[in-house]
Amino acid sequence: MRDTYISDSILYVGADDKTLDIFESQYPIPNGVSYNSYVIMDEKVAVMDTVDKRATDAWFENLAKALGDRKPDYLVVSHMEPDHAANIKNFADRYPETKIVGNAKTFAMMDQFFEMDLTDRKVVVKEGETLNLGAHTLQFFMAPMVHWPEVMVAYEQNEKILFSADGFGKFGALDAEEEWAEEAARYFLNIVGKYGVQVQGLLKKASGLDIRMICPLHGPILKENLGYYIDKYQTWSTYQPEKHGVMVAYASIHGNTAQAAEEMAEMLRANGEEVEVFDLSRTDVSLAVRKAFYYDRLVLAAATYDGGVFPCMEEFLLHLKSKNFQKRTVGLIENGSWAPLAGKIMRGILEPMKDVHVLEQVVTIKSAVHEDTREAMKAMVDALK
Ligand SMILES: Cc1cc2nc3c(=O)[nH]c(=O)nc-3n(C[C@H](O)[C@H](O)[C@H](O)COP(=O)(O)O)c2cc1C
Repeated sequence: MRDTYISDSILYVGADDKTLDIFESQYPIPNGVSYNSYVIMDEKVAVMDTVDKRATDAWFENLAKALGDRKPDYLVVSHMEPDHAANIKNFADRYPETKIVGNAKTFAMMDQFFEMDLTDRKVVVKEGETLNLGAHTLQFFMAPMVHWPEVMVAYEQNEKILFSADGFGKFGALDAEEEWAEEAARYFLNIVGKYGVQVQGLLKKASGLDIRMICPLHGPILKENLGYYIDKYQTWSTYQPEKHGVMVAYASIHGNTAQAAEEMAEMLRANGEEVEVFDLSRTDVSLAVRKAFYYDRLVLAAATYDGGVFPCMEEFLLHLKSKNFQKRTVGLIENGSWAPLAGKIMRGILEPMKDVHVLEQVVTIKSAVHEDTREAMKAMVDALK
């Protein structure tokens, strides 16, 4: 449901994008994405971030409507990622009186993206500093490497609103009828997930503020139950599982490894486990990553391929590695018709990960599932308990 009302003096001017297929050239977004931007109307007028170049016209139109006969005094730049910063130069050209607010790192990066002369137009802010707009005052908190080096969030002291940059963002246009947590998790774990420690630092700063509303740069404005969202961020940024259960993920060429994975899932279910099975050839890797973080245990089943592991499994594991995957138990099933190697290769990628416990026993299939395979899988079900 689209609900963009914030208050009479803080207005939403962002735009939905429902035609982009993959966000950041990587993540499918079946329900689109929103590029959020806000205007604070006071004695001084502040615009909070621009939008992606795909939404330039809609944004300028929304902005003009919100401003009426006023002109913006400030553009606050939370970070320089192009899905929010693409229009800084367009904005600066259109409103030549406006000052641009950022930190020292923001401006260093701005020079890399744009050729423009901001002499006398820069307002450089530091940790904890404020910008008074009249009744409203913005206070800035640095959030380095959440997930770019120059990221900062802004807390509006009067209405107690946190402008959280990409924090608390979600895939999906604003009218997408879907649960917040799933698409917010897929967004967070894939885009920000590597930087759990830095997110923890930001959450610590936020815990000292009385926050009534969160205005992120993607997805819905969060107005109620803020503890729920903050708890989710606490869980995700500390890499804690959300569910006692098993993700079974397989990479199979001709179906025998898939059969083993399905039988393994049935055995686990018969043992009272909650299980979800994913065919990695047909599951987007960003969803697979999200699910791997959701459960506390994984069973990975893969065919050997050209002396290696079937590519979709390797891709999945390398994604997990780059997202700082940790604190899970993993059982391995390998398949190969002459020299099964998939288990060794999967173990080699998984074992260096922090607190990832790979079961010593490996279920080895030589082409097709037989009784001995089932016996070995039964033993693995016990070991996974
Ligand atoms: C292109 C290709 C390359 C393969 N490379 C290997 C290999 O290096 N070592 C091996 O033991 N088996 C190899 N295999 C055989 C498969 O791993 C084996 O048949 C396995 O049972 C396939 O499981 P699946 O039915 O789940 O696809 C290869 C199969 C194909 C099609």
